[in-house]
Amino acid sequence: MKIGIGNDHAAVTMKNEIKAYLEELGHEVVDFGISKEESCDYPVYGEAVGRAVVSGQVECGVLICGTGVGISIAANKVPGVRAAVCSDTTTARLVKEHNNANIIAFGARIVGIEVAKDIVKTYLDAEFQGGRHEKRIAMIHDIENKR
Ligand SMILES: O=C(CO)[C@H](O)[C@H](O)COP(=O)(O)O
Repeated sequence: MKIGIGNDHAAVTMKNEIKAYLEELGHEVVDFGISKEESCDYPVYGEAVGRAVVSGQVECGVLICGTGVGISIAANKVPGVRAAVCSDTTTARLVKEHNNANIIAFGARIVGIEVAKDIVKTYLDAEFQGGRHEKRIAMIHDIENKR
């Protein structure tokens, strides 16, 4: 798959490790994040990956900041994005199966690298279940159209 990755200064090391892991798994990774640990603003990177996913430049996204929360909130402001923060593999599986999340996020200050790798792998391996979940996702995107 072609995967977009983004991060702020809190997640440079984890981004590099996750990027290498994804490449080991055979994925192509487009890096929209920062490579230096100097302070920066996570909304920039959340938006960049969100737009890349929605435009089809990449098939899905991985976002990492200190908690995973701010960068996913930013991405979720891009219409069409469904970014989900995960700290465990059960959530990582369910956000694909039920929510068809197109971006997975986590916190470099919250989870360790092995858990982060498991989260990403679980998310990528899971499949959207469709069915009753289709309508609910359509309802979420209807909210965007009410703006
Ligand atoms: O987790 C984050 C957003 O949700 C950021 O990584 C965090 O807020 C950055 O904090 P600081 O500027 O103190 O390093």
